[in-house]
Amino acid sequence: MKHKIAPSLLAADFLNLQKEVEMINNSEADWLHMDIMDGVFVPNISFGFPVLDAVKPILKKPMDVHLMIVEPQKFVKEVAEAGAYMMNVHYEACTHLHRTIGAIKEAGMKAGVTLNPHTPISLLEDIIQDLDMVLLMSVNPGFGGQRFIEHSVNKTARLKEMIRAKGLDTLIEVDGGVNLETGKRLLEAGADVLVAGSFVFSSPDPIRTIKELKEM
Ligand SMILES: O=C(CO)[C@H](O)[C@H](O)COP(=O)(O)O
Repeated sequence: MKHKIAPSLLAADFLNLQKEVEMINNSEADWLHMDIMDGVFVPNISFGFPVLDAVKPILKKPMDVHLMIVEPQKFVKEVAEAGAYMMNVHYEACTHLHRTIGAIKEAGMKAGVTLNPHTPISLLEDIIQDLDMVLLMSVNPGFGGQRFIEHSVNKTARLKEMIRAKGLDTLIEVDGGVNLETGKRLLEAGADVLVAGSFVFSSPDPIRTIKELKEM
């Protein structure tokens, strides 16, 4: 399967959100990644459901929503109503992860679990069979434009091996510090979806940058 590229709206120009979403529509991006932060689970606040609702009618690509919030199970309905294709919750934020995954699927969405850089993949041993995707954070979540954590390449390869050994087809998405150099190594390690924020939106020609990420 050809890898997917999911530009992260966190790095977009919020004063020109419509223009940025139209750029995504006209690009080779596969998904639009949307980061919701609460200032509690992560030390930053981004945007909330009203922004997802505003983007929904103009976006022509699947919405990949990453909740960096405590108690994400409280917001399954809101994320589904915003039209999300994929809802990612943090392993570290869910006491009853199995129940939350069930609720996400019942609401008609694909279910993803996100791991912080320090969280071992071995903790997924008894839940991975229920997941559509695992999102590995390759920076500490909360901010765009951070330095890529090298260990993420090895972590991606080990997760790929776990998925293969179990005969599953779970996707691996990696998010944080992705550019052409780190992205290439992540793809070689087995990543299926790459999230890129500042590398796309700070580039002089985002459509071309997305194309370059697709053609890696
Ligand atoms: O989840 C995120 C931050 O928590 C962002 O999606 C991620 O950091 C992407 O930004 P960049 O590509 O600039 O590193």
